[in-house]
Amino acid sequence: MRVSEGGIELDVPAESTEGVEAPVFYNPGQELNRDLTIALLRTFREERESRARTYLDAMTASGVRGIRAAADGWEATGVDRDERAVSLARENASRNGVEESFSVVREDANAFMYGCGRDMDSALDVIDLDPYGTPMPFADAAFANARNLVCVTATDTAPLCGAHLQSGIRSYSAVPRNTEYHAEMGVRTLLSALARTAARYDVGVTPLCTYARNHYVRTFLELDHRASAADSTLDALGFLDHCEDCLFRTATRGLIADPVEQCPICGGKRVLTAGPLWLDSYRDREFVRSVRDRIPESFGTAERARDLCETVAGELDVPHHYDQHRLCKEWSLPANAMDDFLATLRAAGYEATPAHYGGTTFKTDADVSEIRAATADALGS
Ligand SMILES: C[S@@+](CC[C@H](N)C(=O)[O-])C[C@H]1O[C@@H](n2cnc3c(N)ncnc32)[C@H](O)[C@@H]1O
Repeated sequence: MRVSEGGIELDVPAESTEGVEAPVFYNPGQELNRDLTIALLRTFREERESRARTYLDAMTASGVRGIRAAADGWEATGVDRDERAVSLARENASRNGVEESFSVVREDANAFMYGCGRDMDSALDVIDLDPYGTPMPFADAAFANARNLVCVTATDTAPLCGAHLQSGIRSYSAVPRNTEYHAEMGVRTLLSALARTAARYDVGVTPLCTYARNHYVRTFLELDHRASAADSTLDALGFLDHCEDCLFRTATRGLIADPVEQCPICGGKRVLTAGPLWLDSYRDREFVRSVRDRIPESFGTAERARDLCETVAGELDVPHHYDQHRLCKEWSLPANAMDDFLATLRAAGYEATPAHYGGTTFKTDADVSEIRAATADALGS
């Protein structure tokens, strides 16, 4: 079956659009992820590191990411351990006339990354990890061998957000907790684990852009190869305490947990502690706006991708969010329009912005009792 996206044409298995397992993976639903990646790579090279030229699509499948990167001026390599994927990726490279700038290798991704890392002539400026499920089995090799940027997709959202607790603990060496801000819990669990992995190689990370959508988390981490940068990165870690009774939550920096035993708002004892989590910002506001400005109209997801960038860039830097409907249910009050709800909070002197996790999600510097006091009249109590 022939598909086109981002100006390239690909042959992909027909099963890809039929919701059944295909011999080679291609998910049309990830086009937004790939559109954003191409715009972000462009922005990175133009604004952050003009010397960046090589891009490793470490799990290439149909070759779609590597081919799109090659068509956009990168010296790209696609790796896959599956023979059928390698053949298809090569055919797709020829179809798009990028065989010179996109080579495809059949190898285990970790073996390939360590092989390149030992050969300074073929250093990897950008490494993109897009495996099935957790990316953690590939994170060490990526941080040990990437020069400028590591891009990561994680699709194991149930372990990441604490819904599958033991699996989350095993994969991420952290304790995620199942809250109503589950996608953000996943974002902060993933970033924490990646930052701690990078630190083992004396590499500090700065998240340039991170978002959660459609059952996956995506992040782009700029690297700083200094032990002091790794130390500073670890300062971003800490713990979140969350009251299951009144939905109060609070964040504490540091690598040693000091769990809150009793909720300071309602006195409840059902307080969950999650961590270590990434508590700093998960994006560079101005960088994300630059990415938005580089999404061409021709990209299939241009409008959605720009909207996502706008919301992610505009979010308040608070390490959790609220869901207006969840709060209203808790308070047995009817929900009003989000714009009005946020305006009421702002009028009461708090900061409040929409969050990208869903139409009823928002971030604010007010705590849960302050949100209730500020909005109760407007909600009709
Ligand atoms: C989710 S797909 C990649 C999708 C692709 N990046 C895209 O955007 O369409 C995962 C791919 O990783 C490959 N893979 C899984 N484990 C691998 C490993 N250890 N080394 C190399 N490739 C691997 C699989 O064969 C599969 O083709």
